[in-house]
Amino acid sequence: MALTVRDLTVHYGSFAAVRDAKLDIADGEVLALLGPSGSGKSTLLRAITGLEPVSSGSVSWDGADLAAVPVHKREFGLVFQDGQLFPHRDVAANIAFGLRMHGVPRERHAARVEELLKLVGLEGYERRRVTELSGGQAQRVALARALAPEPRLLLLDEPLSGLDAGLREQLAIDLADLLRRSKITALLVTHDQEEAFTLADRVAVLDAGEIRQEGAVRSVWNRPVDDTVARFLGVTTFLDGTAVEGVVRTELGTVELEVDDGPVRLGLRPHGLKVSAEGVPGEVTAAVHRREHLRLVVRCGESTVDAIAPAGADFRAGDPVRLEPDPDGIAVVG
Ligand SMILES: Nc1ncnc2c1ncn2[C@@H]1O[C@H](COP(=O)(O)OP(=O)(O)OP(=O)(O)O)[C@@H](O)[C@H]1O
Repeated sequence: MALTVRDLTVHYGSFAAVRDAKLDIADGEVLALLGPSGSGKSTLLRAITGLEPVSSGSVSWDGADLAAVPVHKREFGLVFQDGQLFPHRDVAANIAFGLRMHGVPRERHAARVEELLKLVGLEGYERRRVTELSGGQAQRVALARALAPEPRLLLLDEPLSGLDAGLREQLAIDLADLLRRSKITALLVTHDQEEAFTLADRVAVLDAGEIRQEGAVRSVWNRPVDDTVARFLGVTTFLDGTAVEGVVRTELGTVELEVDDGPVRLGLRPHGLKVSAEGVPGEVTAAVHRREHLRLVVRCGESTVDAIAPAGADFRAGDPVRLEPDPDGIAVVG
């Protein structure tokens, strides 16, 4: 295991911002720390870098305890939300800064800077002033600077959250590609599920200072351990049902899922219920147009549920509607 975190607790005064955290990151793996605002993600990342003193527990690399190793000797690269570039230096000087700090001879700087700019898609930007870069370009430079000394672990704290939505999506895809190509071991902090799922192999979900669940991206997405984690992962409706030979019966219809026979708790994301002529009847209470579909709130008997209809559909409050479960939007909780 490359990075191992055990029983890590961090206090601010008497308040435990992180409690008994346990994490493992294998060589070449990307782990996302996912959690709501204030859940302790940045604190845990800072404790791993050595920037935040720990109250108890350990951080090790390849089995060697890092407690006595200062921040700049951990060979970790850091990228923060706002990049924190040096404004009075050009792009090349910003990237070369990391090389100087690690004693790379000056004559090798230009070639390495060129190689890194190519890697982050900014060829030819060497002499550009960093104050003349867009937000996305500045984050690419920050990434190149962090990668310059070939860190053994790259730590990214909300690297895309300062960018607007479209750019953010594109940069997430580019970054995922870059991380895979360079086979770097990385820890990413984000509160954005999409970003975690685009970038990471595994996720750890943090809530109120505790890691609630950790595992492969898909398994956490499909099998959240409890309602809190499920809600954080986009589940809006919970539905209890009974499974018999892979078919789950609920009051909103039946759905095929790979589960053991017996009682089962389903967590439905909005697209877990869709409009269908054969479905369970209900009444639309609200309809909101989204880019790819029409989002509905529907009263079905005693429950109010979220559902979706195709983008071209025309539903208004008061309209009758029929809904059917869609396994793609359904998680098994617990
Ligand atoms: N320097 C500090 N002194 C006291 N309390 C702090 C300090 N830094 C963070 N906290 C508190 O510790 C908790 C965890 O904060 P942290 O920044 O780690 O959360 P986060 O999950 O990264 O949140 P966000 O997504 O909003 O950045 C919060 O309740 C926060 O108010």
